[in-house]
Amino acid sequence: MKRFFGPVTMAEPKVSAAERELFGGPLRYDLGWSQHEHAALDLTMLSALRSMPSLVGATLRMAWSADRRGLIAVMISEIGQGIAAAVGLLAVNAVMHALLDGSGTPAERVHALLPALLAVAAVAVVNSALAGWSTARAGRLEPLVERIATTQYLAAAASVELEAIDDPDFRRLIDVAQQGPGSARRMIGVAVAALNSTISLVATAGVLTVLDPVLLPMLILIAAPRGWGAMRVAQERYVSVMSWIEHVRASRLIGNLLTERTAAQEVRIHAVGAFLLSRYEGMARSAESEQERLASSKAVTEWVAAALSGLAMAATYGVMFWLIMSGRMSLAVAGTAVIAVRSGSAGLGALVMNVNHLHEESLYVRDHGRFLVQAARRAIPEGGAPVPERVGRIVLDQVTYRYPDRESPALDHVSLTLPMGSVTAVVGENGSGKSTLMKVLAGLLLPQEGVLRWGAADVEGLDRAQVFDRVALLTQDFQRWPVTAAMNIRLGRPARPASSEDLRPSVDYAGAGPVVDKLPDGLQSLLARMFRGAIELSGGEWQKVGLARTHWRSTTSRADSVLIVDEPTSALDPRAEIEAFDRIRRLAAPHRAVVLVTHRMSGVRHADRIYVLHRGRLAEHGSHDELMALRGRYAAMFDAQAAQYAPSAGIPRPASPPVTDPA
Ligand SMILES: Nc1ncnc2c1ncn2[C@@H]1O[C@H](COP(=O)(O)OP(=O)(O)OP(=O)(O)O)[C@@H](O)[C@H]1O
Repeated sequence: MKRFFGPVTMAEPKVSAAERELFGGPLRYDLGWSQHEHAALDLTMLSALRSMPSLVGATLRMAWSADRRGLIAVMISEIGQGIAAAVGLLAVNAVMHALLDGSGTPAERVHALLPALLAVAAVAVVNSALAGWSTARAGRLEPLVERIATTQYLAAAASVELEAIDDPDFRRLIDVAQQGPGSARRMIGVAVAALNSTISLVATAGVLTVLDPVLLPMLILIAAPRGWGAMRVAQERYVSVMSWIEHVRASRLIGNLLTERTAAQEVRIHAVGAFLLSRYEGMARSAESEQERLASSKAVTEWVAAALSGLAMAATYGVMFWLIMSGRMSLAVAGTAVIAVRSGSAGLGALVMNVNHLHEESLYVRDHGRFLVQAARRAIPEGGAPVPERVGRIVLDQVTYRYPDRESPALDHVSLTLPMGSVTAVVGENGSGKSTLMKVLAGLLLPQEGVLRWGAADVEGLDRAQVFDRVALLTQDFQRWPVTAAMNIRLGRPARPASSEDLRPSVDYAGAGPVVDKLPDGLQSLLARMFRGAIELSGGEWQKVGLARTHWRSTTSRADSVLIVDEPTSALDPRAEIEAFDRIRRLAAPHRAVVLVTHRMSGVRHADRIYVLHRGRLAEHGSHDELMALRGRYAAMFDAQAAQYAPSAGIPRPASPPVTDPA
């Protein structure tokens, strides 16, 4: 009994052998969907009904703003169908009376039957016309709602602070909310179906009550087991999805690794392909066994529901027989009642199913709403004081920044000054906080302690859009946009139109001329391997395009600004690197401060000021000569690199004895 009527519980997620081997256990990372673990247990008719109005309301509001007339048309046609169902039943009742109770010659009876028959036919025609109208308008509404929800989602995701993007909890919410627009779209269809079944049910119930009040509870008795069955199946499916979602994601991840371009070389050389494929198959087999279990469970549940419903139906016919025998119900009314009971029970079953669907979809629409609220809370504020045209310098004063999931700060009370017209270099070992410092300087991360000032103004009070407008950023992993070469450069300042001639100085500046000349359509060539006919550039060639973009951005503004370059030359050959550093230095102008982060010490020696970071703190600062004289960290780093290139160094020798081959 408990198997059918006890609560559907969430089993411990099954972990396949492959999952344990590859991931060290169940994948519990960044799984947005597991947010619903508890919601699954909440999937009861009552809770569904309680939360429904607000969630359906949110979707209908979207539909209202998308296509008011369409929504009204759908409502009218659905209500019309409900009324048509009631009128149809009454017409059927009239037909039954004419057939069974009528007296007179057959010709007279057919004559009496005719108006009712015509009414039944007319109602059927009106009903199908209304259904068609509703389908057409709802079909238009659905993509509109999905588009609005998707646009809301994308706009919100693009407008939040970078800190939110770095926050794993928020990232999870971004993932989950992605399901929202599709669910909102489906919700329109399901809401229309639910409205339809509600109205026709009310109409049928009304007609049944008029025929004989005792038939109404009988109708509920027939439909209840079917409703229970539908709900039970939905619950089981939902709980299964929640239990298995991590497994499914893991196997999808393995599948993707086999097709990804970045993994293609190791997949072949290390024979990772066959290894991962066998794990993928193992995981797929476990998932199939769960599908099989679910299908058998569904079959049994539906069989039990149908049997209970059949019993209730038999009881209803028994009651009707008794009513006819005792003379309390005419044969004509009984005939109509049979039809009404059948359509009513089907309608009630459909309603329960639709409400269930609505509930399932609403879980994802709710996440979408939750994401929009949180994104609005974490959005980069709009407005603020204008950034003065001339600021003279940018100052970082005792700035501390800690990433959301980290204990120790990535930047710890760091102070530095960037005068306009100067070149500042930041060096330090891996993980010392250089990139974080650049993000703070760019206004992407706000200091948690201390201040960042543009001139005399604290950046927190300034219009951030204007701050961003004054920043040019070139990082090692700068965006390789899947568009033409010209657009790749123009996207440095997309609002400004530019012809190929306008972009030529930036191409020449970056030394990208030979790269562009080699392309089949010059600057108009598509740089995206995923499209047919597109070209893929090498890492170093891409860096030249990135440098051209930065030049385009920097030279299209005359206000005081900062140019931030983070490891811009890692993929360049030694000659190109020397030229690139030279070019970057030349970008320092009276209205521009240049900040350079690099591990190549040769690139920093000509900087006006050098800051050395160590574990998030400022360890040393000064000019190259001052820091060399100090004989501290900078001098050690510089000497270590210089020694590698000294003519006497020859080929570097291993510092420790070579590892002996165990074989
Ligand atoms: N998005 C992030 N979320 C959490 N921690 C981060 C994030 N980015 C960086 N960190 C941590 O902050 C510290 C400083 O990292 P940062 O990238 O600023 O160093 P870096 O000096 O630029 O390193 P590298 O020379 O290797 O590029 C590191 O301990 C790193 O693990």
